[in-house]
Amino acid sequence: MSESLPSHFDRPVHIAVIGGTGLGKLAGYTPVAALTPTTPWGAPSSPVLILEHTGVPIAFLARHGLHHQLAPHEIPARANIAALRSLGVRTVIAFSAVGSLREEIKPMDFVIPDQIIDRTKGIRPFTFFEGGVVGHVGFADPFDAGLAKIVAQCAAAMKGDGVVLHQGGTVICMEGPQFSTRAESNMYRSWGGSVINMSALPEAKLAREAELAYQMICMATDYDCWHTTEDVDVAMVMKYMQANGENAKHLVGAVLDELCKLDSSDLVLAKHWEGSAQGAVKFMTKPEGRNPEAMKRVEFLFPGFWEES
Ligand SMILES: CSC[C@H]1O[C@H](OP(=O)(O)O)[C@H](O)[C@@H]1O
Ligand SMILES: Nc1ncnc2[nH]cnc12
Repeated sequence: MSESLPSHFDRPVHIAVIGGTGLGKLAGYTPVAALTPTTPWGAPSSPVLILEHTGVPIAFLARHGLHHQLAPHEIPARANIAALRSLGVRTVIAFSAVGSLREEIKPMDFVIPDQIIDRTKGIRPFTFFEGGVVGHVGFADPFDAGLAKIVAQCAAAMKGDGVVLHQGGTVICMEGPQFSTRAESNMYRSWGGSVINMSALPEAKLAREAELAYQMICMATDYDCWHTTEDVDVAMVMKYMQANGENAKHLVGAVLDELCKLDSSDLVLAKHWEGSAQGAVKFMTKPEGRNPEAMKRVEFLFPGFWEES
């Protein structure tokens, strides 16, 4: 279907959804373009589908590729975030299937995390700022509180449809692709982890470097392997994603309804993040230490970046 769509779109797109396991598509929207942007970090995981909703364009990207062919460590997260930013995106709603590390977070419950613990192993490219341009962005609060509030309101309105939401919580982002050992799962619980996945990072870090408002919506699909019930496997994850996929899509849809109404607001345009990464980069590396290639890559994210320095 995407082959028959135009490969260009000439209006800026402010809102994007990154779909995860079991959320490879968003039904109920009008697809108006399928873009294949290129970036200094390569091509994104999938074509970027532009969907229209009440006249507002939304970008959709399948994190693991159109056919779920990319393992968590193979996801071109820099290309994904850079491609979205280059289209005008400033707000990203990211969906993730997660294991629950808490009794009260039951399979099919939703969680809006507000913290992350990084258990990736440093094998994934994780920054835009390297190779001759250094930058250190703040990451104390990895998600966006304003977006989290909107998700919470939408989920509360869907209580009657069986949507259970846990507001706040810590995502453990592990390397994978193998699931955790029981010792690791118990350790993450002792650290205060709420849920576990393999994809919050480096996505969230890169979104911050790109000055995007980023919020992950998690849906629990299992109790990992710490619980007395069955240990997680892929069949279990897919079973729960299928069982509650409609609610997941409705929740994301409700959030998009709200965000579309706010398409030109400071929240959706992420005005509160504007300048934060640029400030973190501009003064770190002295002009004589800057690599022109690295400078060009930063320029892709922030056109005009070097003009007045
Ligand atoms: C299929 S289970 C492990 C897989 O599921 C989650 O994917 P996503 O976050 O993209 O929904 C998890 O992070 C792993 O990549
Ligand atoms: N138990 C688990 N561990 C890591 N990622 C997951 N995604 C879904 N369930 C998971």
